[in-house]
Amino acid sequence: MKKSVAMVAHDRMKTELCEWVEKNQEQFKGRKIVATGTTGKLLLSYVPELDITAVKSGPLGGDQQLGAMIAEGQLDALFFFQDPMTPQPHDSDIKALVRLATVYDIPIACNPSTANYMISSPYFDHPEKAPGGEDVSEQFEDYLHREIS
Ligand SMILES: O=C(CO)COP(=O)(O)O
Repeated sequence: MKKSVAMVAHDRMKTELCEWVEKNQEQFKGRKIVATGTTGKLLLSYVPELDITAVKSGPLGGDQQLGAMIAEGQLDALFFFQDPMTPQPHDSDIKALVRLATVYDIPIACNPSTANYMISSPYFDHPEKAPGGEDVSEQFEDYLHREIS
């Protein structure tokens, strides 16, 4: 069962992400891709036949839009090609996005080699068969029922 994925790239990684998606486009056919604004627009110029929706640009709220979609169970994987050498003005938004992907136990690829592992996995086409990924709210029972004094 193919589902939806999020794609984001920092400026110095955008070309690398676009070339990677172009090279691996077969893996993304029939899948909905939701990307931050600038990444999404550039991706569309490389692979116009893919189903790509661009939300707002990352620093203008796009990372948070993707985070909200993850919290609502609308995205199954996050491909976020990061530039580790350049400070980002919206660092808190980036951390929030990666944190929510962690909370909701969706796979995250922050670099191309992890992205290659992810799309090579049999679970990429069948996330429902992957271990984990259940309703994570059970994991947070203690938190949800904590005592507030
Ligand atoms: O900054 C980003 C993610 O943190 C990416 O946003 P853009 O795709 O709009 O450049």
